[in-house]
Amino acid sequence: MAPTLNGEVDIVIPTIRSLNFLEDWRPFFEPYHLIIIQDGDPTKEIKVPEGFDYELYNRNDINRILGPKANCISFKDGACRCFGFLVSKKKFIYTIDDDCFVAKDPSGKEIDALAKHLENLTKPSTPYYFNTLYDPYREGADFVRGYPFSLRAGVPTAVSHGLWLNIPDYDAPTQLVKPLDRNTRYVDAVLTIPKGTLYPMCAMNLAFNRELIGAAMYFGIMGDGQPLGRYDDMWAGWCTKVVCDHLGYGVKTGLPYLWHSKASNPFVNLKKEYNGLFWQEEMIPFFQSVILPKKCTNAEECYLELAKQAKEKLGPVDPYFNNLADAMVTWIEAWEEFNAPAKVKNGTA
Ligand SMILES: O=c1ccn([C@@H]2O[C@H](COP(=O)(O)OP(=O)(O)O[C@H]3OC[C@H](O)[C@H](O)[C@H]3O)[C@@H](O)[C@H]2O)c(=O)[nH]1
Ligand SMILES: [Mn+2]
Repeated sequence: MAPTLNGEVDIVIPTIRSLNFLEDWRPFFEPYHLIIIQDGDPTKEIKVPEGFDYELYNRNDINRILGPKANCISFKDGACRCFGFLVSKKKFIYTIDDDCFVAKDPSGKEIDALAKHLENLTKPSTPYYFNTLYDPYREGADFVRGYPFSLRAGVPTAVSHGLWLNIPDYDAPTQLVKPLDRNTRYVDAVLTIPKGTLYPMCAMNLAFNRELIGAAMYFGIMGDGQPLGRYDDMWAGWCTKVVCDHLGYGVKTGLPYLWHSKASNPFVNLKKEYNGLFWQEEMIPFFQSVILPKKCTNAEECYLELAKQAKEKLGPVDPYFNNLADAMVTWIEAWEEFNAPAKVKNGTA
């Protein structure tokens, strides 16, 4: 299928392993630009398969480019991927893990996950009233009887959350008790997550409209030197959903699927996510209670307000949240540095 929107998309890949998985995606990814974030030892050489158009950043690059602000980008955690969101100039971002491969649909056809995400992002969402026939904008479907016409235009879609066949995205305790679980169920549906409902966003197969919600898609300070890991995407998912609800944007989940091949070590994962397993019982009620003021009219303003409230409400849970809230502010400072409209000087931009 001819690539669409390929001038408006960056594919962001965090890697601490290898990029050989790109061979599997070549038919779908080759027309697009890749932003590769090399985590871990910057002296290690990561080979990018021939023929891909890419930029690659290691930790030395991040430190050089951001200076003191680099402390808001995680080290030794997939959360480092958000540096790619920061430096991109494109409208759409697709982020994928290096152990994810092309899946097949029930008919045996290879799934072009990126194309489906772009379709999700360029069609409206319906967060205010649930359509029981799922995605009403899909070929062969529509709004069902009783669906108000005043709501059928829908709202702009900011996030498209894809799923995974084979290794499911379980937390460590679940992975430990159910090591043989494999997701074999292909559900042929895309759902808008209703306004006011949070969800556990996984970054393995995720796309978003960077112009609408990029400033809130920050993956926090996780991994090396931090008391938390593997909650990078969860934090970003809760923040972006609250911001989307406030700004009137939609979040979709479901198709497309990809094939997740590698189960990370559950014991290592348990160490990383241990605090998150009980802090989430505080974090989620916090996000459920967040009210953003009307004066917040874009993702940056919403995000700074969220940082303020997170410090007030979650700081007492653990000092980590004070540091996280500060890092959220640093992220916005970096975001504005990279994304502020060109300063107009004596009449010229
Ligand atoms: O220190 C690290 C560890 C990993 N990466 C890169 O991040 C991607 C995810 O790594 P992995 O496949 O080992 O994680 P999973 O246990 O499968 O699940 C995660 O998937 C991503 C989510 O954001 C969340 O962290 C988990 O659900 C992969 O590309 C690694 O190379 C890294 O850069 N640094
Ligand atoms: Mn994985």
